[in-house]
Amino acid sequence: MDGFRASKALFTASKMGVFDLLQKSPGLDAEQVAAEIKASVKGTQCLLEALVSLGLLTPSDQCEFAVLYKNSTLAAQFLGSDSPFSLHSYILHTDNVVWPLFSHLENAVRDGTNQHEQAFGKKAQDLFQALKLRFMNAMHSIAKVTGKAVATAFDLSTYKTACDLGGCTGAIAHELTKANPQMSVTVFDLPAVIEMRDRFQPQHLDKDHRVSFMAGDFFKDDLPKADLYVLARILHDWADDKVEILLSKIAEVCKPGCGVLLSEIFLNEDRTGPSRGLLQALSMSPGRQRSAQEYSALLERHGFTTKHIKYTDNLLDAMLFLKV
Ligand SMILES: C[S@@+](CC[C@H](N)C(=O)[O-])C[C@H]1O[C@@H](n2cnc3c(N)ncnc32)[C@H](O)[C@@H]1O
Repeated sequence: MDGFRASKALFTASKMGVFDLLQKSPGLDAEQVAAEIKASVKGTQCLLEALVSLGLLTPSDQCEFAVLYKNSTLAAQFLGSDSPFSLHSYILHTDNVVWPLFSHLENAVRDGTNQHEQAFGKKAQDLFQALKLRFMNAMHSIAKVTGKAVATAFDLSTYKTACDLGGCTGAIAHELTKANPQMSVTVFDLPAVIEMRDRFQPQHLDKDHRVSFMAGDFFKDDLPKADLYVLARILHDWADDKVEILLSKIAEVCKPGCGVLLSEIFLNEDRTGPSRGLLQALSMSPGRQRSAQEYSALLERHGFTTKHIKYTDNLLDAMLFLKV
């Protein structure tokens, strides 16, 4: 029961700028924090104490009159908007979009469909259009946290060209080029996403321009030629007929020896976990969550063999397939 209170306390502190404030000015007391975030002292005090109990703030009692607060190591790494692996944008997305959807969970379970229209008065696709930049920021923050684990899960040194299908801001593409000096990556995504890409490009990381972008629809348009196709957080979102279309298109352009790098949360084969995959399924997208064996069966129907599986211990796992 406390899980939802803990989540909301974290979202609220992020939204009100508590972690950013304590990153900039560590060692403030509740009154000082309250003044900076423009909130009541009582409310701020309760929030700060709850965050300490969650391991997100560290109290220091060096001052004899009041407790002084600073970010814990965990918060410093993940919760400031400028933290190295900032999840700030993902937290805002979860609070603004996922939370309202989950407040309609009973209907979602009854109907087996997502509840975007009930929660926002808009279809999922229209909501994505309206919140495009926020959605991209959310995807980018997760991809930054997990991208290195995905890009380095396997030896990809034989692949010179890759195409990241639905590669969004290019965060995983940059990790792939960092880990593979021989590789160039084309990020293929919808025009509305590609036109916003400049906001996310780390210029210092791509001096030799090995990451490029192409706008298109992976269900309708020709796919760019590549030795390796990346599908990260794509297949779980789509109904089976769409997954079949996409995999057929990839199989068509892949020559023998070409690879597919798939990255998703892999369910245990007996579907008992991990809970982050099973809870994500409750969003009721048209797709579904699968185990590694289920992904193998899916790709094998399209002429791929399973080369490696890696449970990364990060947010996303990875599999490498080869076209035979
Ligand atoms: C869940 S996000 C995953 C982003 C990225 N692969 C990652 O793991 O960080 C799904 C991506 O697929 C893109 N997408 C959805 N439909 C698409 C289509 N028909 N053609 C190309 N890209 C599409 C979305 O714009 C979005 O960037």
